[in-house]
Amino acid sequence: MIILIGLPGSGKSTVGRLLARRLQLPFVDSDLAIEQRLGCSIREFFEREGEARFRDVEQAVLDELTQGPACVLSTGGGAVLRPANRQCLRERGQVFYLRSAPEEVFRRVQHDRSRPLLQVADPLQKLRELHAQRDPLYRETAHCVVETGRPSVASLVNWIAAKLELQPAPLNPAHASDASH
Ligand SMILES: Nc1ncnc2c1ncn2[C@@H]1O[C@H](COP(=O)(O)OP(=O)(O)O)[C@@H](O)[C@H]1O
Ligand SMILES: O=C(O)C1=C[C@@H](OP(=O)(O)O)[C@@H](O)[C@H](O)C1
Repeated sequence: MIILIGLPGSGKSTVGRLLARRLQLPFVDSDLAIEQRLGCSIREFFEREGEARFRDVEQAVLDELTQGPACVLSTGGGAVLRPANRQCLRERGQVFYLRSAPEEVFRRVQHDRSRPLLQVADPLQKLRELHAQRDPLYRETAHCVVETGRPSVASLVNWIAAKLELQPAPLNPAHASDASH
């Protein structure tokens, strides 16, 4: 199981879809699986039921998906918030953290209205806060940190595929290694 984590807009679904095609594995987007379970959009559910209820559903879905058939799994940006999720992702998959500066992510998602946490007066400030809070959690969960600043999506896919070819077994479980391009 290949698992991608990172801030909203870090490229988890875009890179994940192409990586899955390259590796001839199914692609699974946990946000879509959650929406299927909810029967409505994540944004609607957030507004109606609040974040804590969303996190309960997210935890249950991640627990199931990570025990399912091998795939490339793209997670939601907040998947690392709960310790139980961090443990389950790290133990059950090879986890890549797509690291992006908040400013880059902001450029990519500023017109996207589907991300509930970013529908605030100052989304860039919100992304900076999310990055400060979550970067240590992403690093703790990941086996490998991938810098996504300059490279194209295609070169990120090539790079991850090459890394997996070199280390097909679980990547060094003790320490996340940094990769810079
Ligand atoms: N490395 C990259 N370079 C440039 N644009 C990117 C890159 N990765 C993702 N994008 C763009 O950023 C936007 C958000 O990517 P997405 O895959 O939806 O992120 P996530 O799944 O992590 O929320 C998309 O429009 C995507 O095409
Ligand atoms: O960062 C977050 O807490 C969230 C990110 C979203 O996923 P993306 O990272 O795919 O936007 C989605 O799971 C939900 O809106 C919460």
